[in-house]
Amino acid sequence: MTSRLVAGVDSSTQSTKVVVCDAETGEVVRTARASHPDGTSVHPKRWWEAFEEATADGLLDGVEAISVGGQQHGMVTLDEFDEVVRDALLWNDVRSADDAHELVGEFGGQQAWVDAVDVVPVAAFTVSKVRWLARHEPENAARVRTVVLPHDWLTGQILKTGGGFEGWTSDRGDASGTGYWSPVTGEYVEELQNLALGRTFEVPRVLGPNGRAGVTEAGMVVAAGTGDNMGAALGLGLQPGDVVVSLGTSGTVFACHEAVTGDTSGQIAGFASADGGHLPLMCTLNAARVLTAGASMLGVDLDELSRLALGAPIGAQGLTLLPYLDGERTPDLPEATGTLGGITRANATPANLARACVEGMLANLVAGVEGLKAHGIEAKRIVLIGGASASPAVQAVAPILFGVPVSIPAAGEYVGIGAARQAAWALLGGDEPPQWRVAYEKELVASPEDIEAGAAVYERYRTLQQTMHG
Ligand SMILES: Nc1ncnc2c1ncn2[C@@H]1O[C@H](COP(=O)(O)OP(=O)(O)O)[C@@H](O)[C@H]1O
Ligand SMILES: O=C(CO)[C@@H](O)[C@H](O)COP(=O)(O)O
Repeated sequence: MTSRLVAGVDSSTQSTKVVVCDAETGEVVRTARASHPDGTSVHPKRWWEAFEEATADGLLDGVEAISVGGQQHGMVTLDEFDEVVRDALLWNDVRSADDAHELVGEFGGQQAWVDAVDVVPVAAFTVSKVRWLARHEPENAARVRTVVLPHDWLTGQILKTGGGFEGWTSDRGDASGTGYWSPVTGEYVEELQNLALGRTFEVPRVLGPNGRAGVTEAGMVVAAGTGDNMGAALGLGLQPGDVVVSLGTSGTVFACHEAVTGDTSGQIAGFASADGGHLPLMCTLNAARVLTAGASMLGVDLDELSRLALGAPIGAQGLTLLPYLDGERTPDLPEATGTLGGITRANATPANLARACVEGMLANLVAGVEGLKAHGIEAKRIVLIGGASASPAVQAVAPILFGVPVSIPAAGEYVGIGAARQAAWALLGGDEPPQWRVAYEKELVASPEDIEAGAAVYERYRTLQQTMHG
């Protein structure tokens, strides 16, 4: 019997990846990728070009359904003809930091935001970017009819190109990252849209977890799609007690949860998941690129950085990196820069610097796991994904710093796989997505002594953070 094929797209910060899977089993049949330009603002057509490049040469032949997982929060502004008004501002663009702070105050503070949408906006969120546009580019703002997210725009583009476009759509997961959609009521909060732009604007229709955005003229079902982290959660088939740490351009820490978290500190964003539940999440601006920056400082490649880091002891002989190289989102320090603390003549070695990069990047995310635990979310094991999870040094340090077993799934693009699973759900129907098996490649466990030493590393990181940023 020939298998039915579905495709999942991961349009993330640095690249587009497409996976084609067997709809019943999830077995990956083919994959492709294409790069995005660097920068924190980009014209959406660059994502479309990357999608076309990745799907050239018949990658989608025989595919019956497709779904797009995309980088969260990016503001795509459209005029009355659905033309893009200006380059999209991406999640990692911090120019809207002051706008976020103003919005928090104007709406009555953190508690009021959490009550309305279960997030406290920072620069990353769409709502803050819309306010920035209103303040800084009033002519562009006046032309805006609709605001959509990267995955919404790509989903619409697939349908506009293939025939079958019936209006802009989104899903619960990605909509919850706008800052003007409530995961509690399942509705947009018009008051917050008004507050951001000074008037209301059109927003995509939010589809249910197995909803269809449309069907192309060739008969391909286009599923709702979702945010990239929500896609990964769907691709990994998480169990209670699993906390995901993703090391891509962003560092994220998240878990599936049944209820809203209501975190007024702003550390844990109360996002929705792609399957109808919730996905409390902490996000940092600095993850895989901390290692690239470290490698470039040392004049080595990523493999050598890893080898060097593995040659240094736990704690890098007292060298501590606060890795706020691109500013930081959590904690909310958009203007921050990195700090290398505790440097002495004795510890100033390439190996210690490499180790401090790995430890600093991971310590920043340990804070997220602690934040989830404070909301009653268990962390029995860490599921480590994203580009930098391939680094042997990261794999060695992670169980030491997180202090619980770390599982590495078999090499794969889990955002794309999750999107493909959502496509299969939209194709096959049913109350639940099809059961796909996830193969785990490694279970990494540290000794109690190493975990104790790791806790001391985290404490030193916290002390340096307090010293530098209060
Ligand atoms: N072996 C490795 N060691 C360290 N970093 C790596 C390794 N392989 C890939 N990366 C990094 O992973 C990042 C890409 O990860 P990815 O999860 O695809 O990011 P994104 O989804 O944000 O586009 C790049 O910054 C790349 O340098
Ligand atoms: O803003 C967030 C999460 O809230 C980021 O996680 C983006 O969704 C980008 O993801 P990557 O490109 O790093 O995967």
